Amino acid sequence: MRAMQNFQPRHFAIVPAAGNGSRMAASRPKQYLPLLGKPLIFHSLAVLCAAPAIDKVFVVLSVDDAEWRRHDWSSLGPKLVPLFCGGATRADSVLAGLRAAAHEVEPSDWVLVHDAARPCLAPWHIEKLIRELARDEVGGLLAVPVADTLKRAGEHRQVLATVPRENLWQAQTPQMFRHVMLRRALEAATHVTDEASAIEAAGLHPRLVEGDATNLKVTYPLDLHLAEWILTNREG
Ligand SMILES: Nc1ccn([C@@H]2O[C@H](COP(=O)(O)OP(=O)(O)OP(=O)(O)O)[C@@H](O)[C@H]2O)c(=O)n1
Ligand SMILES: C[C@](O)(CO)[C@H](O)COP(=O)(O)O
Repeated sequence: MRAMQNFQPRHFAIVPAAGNGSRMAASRPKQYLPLLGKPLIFHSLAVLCAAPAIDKVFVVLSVDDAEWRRHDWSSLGPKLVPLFCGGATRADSVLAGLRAAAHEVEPSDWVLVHDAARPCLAPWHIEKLIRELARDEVGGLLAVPVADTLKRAGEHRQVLATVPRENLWQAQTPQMFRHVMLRRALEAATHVTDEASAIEAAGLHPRLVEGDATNLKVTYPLDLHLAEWILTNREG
């Protein structure tokens, strides 16, 4: 427990990295695929560990992860904490990470959950998220407004309807919530694919913080090439 005079909420990162990347169909989980000479996960871990606002970075690995130890993470410094406690789903992994980190994190501290599969996270994404949510009672997430015309498909891939895109956003990560609020929401939630959905299911309204398309999730093989291009051509 911290002394009352220091009672400013801190920021921690939780990086779920216990998936097996089935849609990538590669020979190993996508978080370990090579990207510019490093494991894919290295890139976002480096940005999170270098962020002055973030105290620690908890990486949630699968219980039987054999690959983490084969790489050298020492350049990322002492903020990095691997936790071998991943679960069957992304939500299970995040919840396991929140529980494992609970001895270091105060209930009102902020937790930024970031997919290991989003290697193009930039310092300005983190800074904007933290700045815009600093006084928010609920928290929120990076997201981008939907740019394309949207179609709802039927069973045989025929268009059933054009869905109005006004007010539709694509969720990204990091998603930032208070530790206690997120833990309770995930404990109560079923079948959620992101933290914000769990918070919504609790009746709350996370704030959308506009990010950009460079913070893509590597899901299919083409995404790996896009990520490489983004990291190679990024300025600053
Ligand atoms: N049981 C799981 C499943 C997913 N993740 C993590 O959640 C993030 C986003 O999930 P996704 O892109 O769906 O990754 P995978 O589950 O690995 O991929 P796929 O769905 O194609 O199998 C990834 O960083 C992944 O490692 C996790 O920690 N634990
Ligand atoms: C959290 C997330 O990245 C938001 O876009 C996404 O929901 C997780 O990926 P998944 O493929 O749905 O597991």
